[in-house]
Amino acid sequence: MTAQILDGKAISQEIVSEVRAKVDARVASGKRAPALAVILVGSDPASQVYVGNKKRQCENAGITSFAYDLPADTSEADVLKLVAELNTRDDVDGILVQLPLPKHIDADKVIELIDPIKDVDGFHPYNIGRLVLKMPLLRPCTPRGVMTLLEKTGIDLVGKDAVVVGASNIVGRPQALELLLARATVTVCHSKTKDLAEKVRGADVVVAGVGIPNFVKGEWIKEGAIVIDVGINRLENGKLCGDVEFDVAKERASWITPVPGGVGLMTVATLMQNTFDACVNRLG
Ligand SMILES: Nc1nc(=O)c2c([nH]1)NC[C@@H]1CN(c3ccc(C(=O)N[C@@H](CCC(=O)O)C(=O)O)cc3)C=[N+]21
Ligand SMILES: [Mg+2]
Repeated sequence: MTAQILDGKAISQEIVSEVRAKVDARVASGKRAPALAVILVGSDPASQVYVGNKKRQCENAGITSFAYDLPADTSEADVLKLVAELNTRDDVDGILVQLPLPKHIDADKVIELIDPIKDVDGFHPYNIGRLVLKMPLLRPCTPRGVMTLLEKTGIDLVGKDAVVVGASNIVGRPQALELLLARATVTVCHSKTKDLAEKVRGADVVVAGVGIPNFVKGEWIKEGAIVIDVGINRLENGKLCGDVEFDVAKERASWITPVPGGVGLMTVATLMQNTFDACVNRLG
């Protein structure tokens, strides 16, 4: 079987257009547009690309963006002070602190200071707790984006065996919770998992988010499985590749996400949805 492509480019554009229509209706009714504050500390090249994509999609969605580009040696205290100020500002609906932060800043401390109602990344323990308890408020963008990609493509997850490879706070764990919410049967694998190949071989749905190029071998993929690749790895030749051995996997899967053009674009589109939702949650 040769897989069909899960088209993150087309579906992310559709999502941003839907947000745009809602923003336009909101503004037409006399309310202000949603507003997102994006904090970037330092000049990591990958972070600059991602933040650039976020600002561009804000423009497409009609969302106001406030950029805080801070030098790499900004103190933790100054970042905390900025977050505290943005928490109190009525003209800011969403606060995003781009990760990774420089080592001298405790990211958990920064995330925990963000007002949960403005936590458009969905990383605050309050929002993760809501997701655990099946009553999500703001949901982490990458896992929510994966669910949207599947929904919009018409793929039903009820009763499917899903294997998540990677157990990070921003991808694997919340992805497992999202899949469980969609009533899949979920296995979360990590660096100490025994017989990873066997676990993946049994999966109807595989989500890979480990950050190692070609970590999931194509021959592990069950015939007809759905393969979601969250990895974005830059090779020495400058090309991007995912965590899944795409060329082999695509000959076995029924559906597969490309890198680039897959989940990464959905992450940014979902941030627009979350910012709109945060605005409505705060102001109606
Ligand atoms: N607080 C925080 N929230 C995040 O959501 C967050 C973060 N920190 N740190 C890093 C990861 C990664 N991430 C991506 C965003 C856009 C693309 C994206 O646009 N990808 C394009 C290509 C990008 C390129 O050309 O490099 C694609 O896959 O087609 C990918 C990955 C957001 N993240
Ligand atoms: Mg991608």
